[in-house]
Formats: sequence, C-alpha cells, structure tokens
Amino acid sequence: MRRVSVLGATGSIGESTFDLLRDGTHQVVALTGGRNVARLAEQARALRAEVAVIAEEALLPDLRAALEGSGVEAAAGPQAVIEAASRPADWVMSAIVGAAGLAPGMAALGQGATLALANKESLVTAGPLILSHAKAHGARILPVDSEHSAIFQALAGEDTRALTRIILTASGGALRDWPLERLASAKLKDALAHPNWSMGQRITIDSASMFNKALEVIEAKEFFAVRPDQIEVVIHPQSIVHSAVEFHDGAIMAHMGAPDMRHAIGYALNWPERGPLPVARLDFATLGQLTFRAPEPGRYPALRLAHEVMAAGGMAGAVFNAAKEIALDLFIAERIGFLQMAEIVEATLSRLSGTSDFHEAPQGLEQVLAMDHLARKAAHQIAAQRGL
Ligand SMILES: NC(=O)C1=CN([C@@H]2O[C@H](COP(=O)(O)OP(=O)(O)OC[C@H]3O[C@@H](n4cnc5c(N)ncnc54)[C@H](OP(=O)(O)O)[C@@H]3O)[C@@H](O)[C@H]2O)C=CC1
Ligand SMILES: CC(=O)[C@@H](O)[C@H](O)COP(=O)(O)O
Ligand SMILES: [Mn+2]
Repeated sequence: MRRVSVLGATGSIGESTFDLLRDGTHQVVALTGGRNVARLAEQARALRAEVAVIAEEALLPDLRAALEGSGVEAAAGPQAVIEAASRPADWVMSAIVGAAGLAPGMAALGQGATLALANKESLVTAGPLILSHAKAHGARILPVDSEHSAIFQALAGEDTRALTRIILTASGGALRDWPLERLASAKLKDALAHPNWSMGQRITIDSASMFNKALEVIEAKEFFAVRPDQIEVVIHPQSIVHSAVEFHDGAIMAHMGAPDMRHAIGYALNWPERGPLPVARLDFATLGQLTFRAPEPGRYPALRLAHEVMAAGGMAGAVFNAAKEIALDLFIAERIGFLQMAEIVEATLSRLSGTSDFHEAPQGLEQVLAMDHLARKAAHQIAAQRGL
C-alpha cells in the first residue's frame, strides 16, 4: 500500500483529499491541521493515521483528549508539522494555506516524497529553490492547482519545446460583473460569493481580487519554465475549461471538467495512472455556452503587479505573497477596503525593492523566510501610516 500524508487536512483541499482516501486503499501516515482539533481527530480516526499534528501549540492537550483510545499519535506546533511532513511517505498533499506551507512542503521533498502541490504560495515565494530541492532529493512535484493540473495534463506526452502559449483561465470571481466604481465598496461577504468553486475563505477573496490569478501566473512561469509573455489570462465565467496550452503548430489542448478539485487531486493521487474518480460528468448537449473574454485593463492591479514581480525576480515573489497575506488579513478583519489590498501590496513591493536582498535569488529557506518576515512588517507599517 502506498503511504500518504495530508498537510492542511482540515481545509477545503484537505477535505477533498480525505474524501478520496476514505476507500482505505492508502496507508495514511500523517494528517495536519491548523486549529480545528475536532475535525483533525475525526479524520485521523477514520483514516487510521499514524500521527495527527495541530499547528497551534497550545491545542496539544485538546488534540490528545480528542484522540484518546484511537492509537493515533498526537503532536503540535509548527516544528511538529515539519516533522510530520518528513515522515517517510510516498505521496504528500501540500494544502496548508499561505507561506506557512513552504517549509513543510520542502521537508516532504527532502525525504523524497512526491509532493502534490496545492499550496501555490510555495512556488511564488521560492520557486527556483523548491524545484532545485526536489531535484536534489529525487522527488517529484505534481501540480494540484486546477489550472496547473490542466496544463500538466494537456502537456502529457508532448515535447515541451513545441509549447508556445499557456492560456490560464479565470472565473473572474465574485465581483467580476460589478461596475468598476462599486468595487471600492465591496465587503467581505460580497467577495466570498464565488460563482463556481467552493474553496477556503482566503483563496475565494483572492479570486475576486485576481490575486489568486496573479499568484497562478507566477506559479505557471516557475513550474512550466515559460516566459511571462507566454502566459495569457482569460476570463471564462463557467469554470469548465480549466486551462489550455498552445503548440507551435497552432493546436490547442484544453482540460475540461466540472469545477471540483477532486479532479486535480485525484489525478495527482493516481498519477501516472488515470484512476476512476467520483466527480460529475459533463454533458456537452446541455452544457450551453462556454464564453471567454480578456480581463479589463485597470480592473485587476494584481495581474500588473504579478508581471512586475516576475520582471524583478530575486525575492520579489516572497514580498508579493507576504504583503498580499497581510492585506488579505486586514480586509478579512474589515479594516481596509477591497481596493486597498492591492495598494498595500504595491507600496510594500516599492519599499522593499530598495533593499539589497530583494533582487538576489535566495540561497536557502532561511533567506526566504527572513524576507517574508520583513515584508509582513513593512505591509503592517504601510497600513498603519495610512491610518488603517
Ligand atoms: N480550495 C481550493 O479549491 C484550492 C486551493 N488551492 C490552494 O491550496 C491551499 C489550501 O487552500 P484551501 O484548502 O482553500 O484553504 P483552507 O483555508 O480551506 O485550509 C487551509 C488548511 O491549512 C491549515 N492551516 C492554516 N494555517 C496554518 C498554519 N499556520 N500552519 C499549519 N496549517 C495551517 C488549516 O487548518 P485549520 O482549518 O485546522 O485551521 C487548513 O487545514 C492554498 O494554498 C490555496 O491557494 C489551490 C487551488 C484550489
Ligand atoms: C479551483 C482553483 O484552482 C482555484 O485556484 C480557482 O482557480 C479559483 O478560481 P478563479 O481564481 O479562477 O476564480
Ligand atoms: Mn487555481
């Protein structure tokens, strides 16, 4: 039996992964959660995991109590999450949200596991580092973000030298049809009303601001080793075409399916085979229209910032992501408006672009984490200076 672990098991991706593991065909090594002790313990009991780890250190007594009599080992704290990721496993799902997923993902690669990468922040903050770490340890990364899984599937068996363009689809998020002048007044509940996907709170808001797509453009550049000008973002409100690739003969291969992350998770879990999955089937006869349009320039500053980040290189991605995480926290706390998220990210990039490390390729994880810390501090200061 293949040994598998799930980092971020209690989240949206974690639950979909749990659903696919429930048939008992895998041996579950470690499950990790952030704060949701009750759900983590339930999952660990159901899957007979070896160990369950909660990231919040103070919750260890609660986790121990919840696991009593189950035979599942309990641990807590960020270091314990990293240790869980380091336990020998064949396949590890990386589904912690944010830069907090970077070190555990690196640990999983360090023990040679195949990393099913949902945590897009890893490639944004430390793309070259994580890819070289995987290579050095003979470990494989399989993309799980739906667009990147689609691209990966469309490229299967192809000569990547023939790849000319990546067409990255975006739903446009909850506010895609709002008049531009109303966006400043968008509230948390508005941004959370995603038209197609059921996802965690943070990525759902990022979808509305297109910060999600900005992260994905950088993720695609890193993972597929293409130039930024080869990546085109197109709004596809139905979220049926999950992305496409174009080859130099003009042929386009697209991946389609119902908006259900079990497609991409299952593909990574069964790879290199294609196993049956419990997902809805598309019926072309009743599908209706599939529509596509270019994102309006000026409406999505996040996409412009992503291109500035890619042009800057070095640790700009780490700064971009960290500042975005802080701006998102402030929006969730209803301390800043929807459009102020991009303003804070832009101001943080501008402030830190003057530091010596900003343009340097990081040599190790510590350097990335130090830059991430600096960017969070700067973003907080910028918000405070603006009275937010
Ligand atoms: N949801 C989706 O459909 C998609 C998600 N992704 C990416 O996958 C990742 C996960 O997204 P999603 O599942 O939506 O997120 P959720 O917020 O639903 O889940 C996040 C998971 O991470 C845990 N967690 C949060 N903070 C920490 C921390 N500091 N240390 C350790 N664990 C932590 C949470 O624990 P707890 O809940 O117990 O506090 C939870 O298990 C993100 O990077 C996202 O961008 C990519 C494509 C699609
Ligand atoms: C399901 C998935 O991969 C998300 O990242 C998705 O892309 C969100 O949808 P949009 O960002 O396109 O709204
Ligand atoms: Mn995606």
